[in-house]
This record gives sequence, C-alpha cells and structure tokens, in this order.
Amino acid sequence: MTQPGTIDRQPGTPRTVAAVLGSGSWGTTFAAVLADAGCEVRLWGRDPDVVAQVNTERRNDKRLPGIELPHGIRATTDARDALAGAGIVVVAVPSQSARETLAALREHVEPHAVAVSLMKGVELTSDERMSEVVADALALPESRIAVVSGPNLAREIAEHQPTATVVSSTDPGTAALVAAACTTGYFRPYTNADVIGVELCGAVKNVIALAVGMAQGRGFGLNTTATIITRGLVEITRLGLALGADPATFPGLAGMGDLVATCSSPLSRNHTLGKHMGQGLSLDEAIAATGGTAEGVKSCRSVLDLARKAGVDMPITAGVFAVLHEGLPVDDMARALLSRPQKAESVA
Ligand SMILES: NC(=O)C1=CN([C@@H]2O[C@H](COP(=O)(O)OP(=O)(O)OC[C@H]3O[C@@H](n4cnc5c(N)ncnc54)[C@H](O)[C@@H]3O)[C@@H](O)[C@H]2O)C=CC1
Ligand SMILES: O=C(CO)COP(=O)(O)O
Repeated sequence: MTQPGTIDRQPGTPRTVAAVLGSGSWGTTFAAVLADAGCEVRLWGRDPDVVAQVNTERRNDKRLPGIELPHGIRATTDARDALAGAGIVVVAVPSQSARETLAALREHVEPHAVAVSLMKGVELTSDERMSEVVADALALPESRIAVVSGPNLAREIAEHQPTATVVSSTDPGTAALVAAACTTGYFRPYTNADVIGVELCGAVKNVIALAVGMAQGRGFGLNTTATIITRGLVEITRLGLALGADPATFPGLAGMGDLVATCSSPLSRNHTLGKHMGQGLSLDEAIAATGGTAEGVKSCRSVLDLARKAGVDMPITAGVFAVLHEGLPVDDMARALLSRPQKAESVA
C-alpha cells in the first residue's frame, strides 16, 4: 500500500536514482520528497551520527526532530557510493561551502547527470549565483542545471503540508525531468526558465527576512513588517531586472511567495536570527541562538556587491548589512530608511 502523499509507479518503470548532497533540514526533507515521488534516493552527509540514524531509524532528529522519513532513502558518508548511478544530483549544503564540497566530489558525478541547486545564497568570493557555482565546480553546461526555490520551509514539507515550488532551468527538458522527479501528493513543482530571477529571489528574500526579524525583535508591529516585505520585493525586483530576470518571476512563488513564507515564519532561520539581533543580541550570540544555516548573514554582502556593480539602490539590504557587520543599532537603521529623500512609489 502507498503511504499518504507518495506517488504510485507503474510496475516495471525504472526508478530514477537521485543523490542528495547535504543532510541538513532541506537536504533531508527534499530526499524524502524524492523518495515519496518514487525515486531511489541516496543522501550524502558529513555527520556519521545523522547518517546512521537515517539508516537505522528513518529519522534525522538533529534537523527534523520527530519526523519519520519514508522508505527509499539510504544515507551514506561516502560520496562515491552516493553518486554512483545517480541521474539527478541535488546540492543542499550551505552556499559558501558549495564550491569546495562539489570540487571534492566532482570525479564521482555520472557524466549524464543533471544537477539541482536547492541553495539560496550568493557566493561571497565571486558574487556568483549558486547555479553558476555548481556549473563551474562540476563542469556542467547550464542546460543540465536546475534550481528549486519557493515558499519551502523544510519542516512543513517534511510534515506533508501542501506546498508548491518552482523548478527553473534554461532547458525545458531539464526542468520537466526534475519536476517529475519531485512531484508528490503534497509537493507541486511549477517550471519556469528564469534561473536568474528565481535564484535572486531566493537569496535576497533571506536578507529581507533578516530585516523583518530585526523590526519584530525591536517590538515593531505588522505595519512595519508589511512595509519591509513590500519595499523588499521592490529591491529584489530592481536588482533582478538589472541583471536580466523575467519580471513575471517576482510576483510568483519564488518571489512574493517565498518572501511571505520566510518573513512570516518562526521556522525561518533568517527571520529568527534577525529577531535575536532586534532584541539586542550580538551577531555571534544570534548565530548561536538560531542554529542551522541563515544564508542572508553572508549573502547580504555579495548581494550588495551585485547591486553596486549594477548601479541598483538596495537600502534595506544595505541597512541589514550595516546592522550585522558594522554594528549599526536597529533604531538607527530604521531612522536612516525613513529619512531618505521623498520619492514616488515605483520599482525604479
Ligand atoms: N531549511 C529550509 O527550510 C530551506 C533551506 N534552503 C536552502 O538550502 C540550503 C541548505 O540549508 P539547510 O539544509 O536548511 O541547512 P542546515 O543548516 O540544516 O544543514 C546544512 C548541511 O550542510 C552541511 N554542511 C555545513 N557546512 C558544510 C561544509 N563546509 N561542507 C559540506 N557540508 C556542510 C551540514 O553538516 C548540514 O548537513 C541553504 O542554502 C538554504 O538557504 C532552501 C529552502 C528551504
Ligand atoms: O528558504 C526558506 C523557506 O523557503 C527557509 O528559510 P530560512 O533559510 O530562513 O530558514
């Protein structure tokens, strides 16, 4: 009998073999989605205790306490073992460690494989989006790379709460293949071809969620939250359009959708970390109190770099950077944002 949320396969249909690199909260959850969608899944992680628990108890209590994982996931610390025969290679490590991680695994990736980035960041050393880093590190053409991004808080998906996402690739065949591999009764991927827009939305919404968290931690209410979300979307759109994104992406799942989820949820690490800062913790204290990967802490610097190079104004992102890395008090950030010269409300 099929478990709730899983997809029935036709008898005799060969299973897609997928390797997921990174056994954190999203890597483990996406491995579960792929398994529920009928794939044979290998989950590669660095932590032998996590790997052992996935294999013996079908749980990852470190990142997803209380969640029972489906059958069909085999975890391993051996990258060669994880990647052998895998037609889909999913990358779910922190953005700033992706290049180094992939360089070490590259020789084991099958020549026909498609790579999928789940990461929402921009590399500090190069200002590259993660699909660009994956393409460089694995020496793959962009036609064999997809990204998955949307309002996708891992724990809610691990609980099979109904969720949609975007699978984006410049190659429609690659997007369709990845979407088919991760379609379940609770997870619905849409496809698009705007990799630039989808990735920028995913990276910058983390910075905006930090700003919302700071405001809420300081005690400001929903007017402030809605103001930051709305003007945050303007910043994301401005940067995206300057870098060649499709305007249709920003009001979609990867844009507005993810912004709303991340800025609203206590499950978001970026939102939570921002809240700790707003309550007066230092950056180091806030990182320790949050746990997990809050990509916006580092990516705000590379996003600002991209904006400067493109001649785009991103005042909220600049404020978040100043609070996190230059010691600006949250009240001073609010004052600086509100005292900017008056202007018409538009994206320009
Ligand atoms: N958790 C979520 O709800 C979502 C996360 N994402 C993105 O997915 C990516 C991964 O995030 P999570 O799984 O949530 O992070 P996490 O913090 O739960 O786990 C990160 C994983 O990467 C491993 N790792 C850490 N440093 C490493 C290194 N130097 N080399 C190799 N592996 C390393 C850790 O051992 C851990 O298994 C991030 O870019 C995040 O923005 C995207 C959508 C949802
Ligand atoms: O990207 C996410 C939801 O779509 C998860 O956000 P955090 O990385 O802030 O937890």
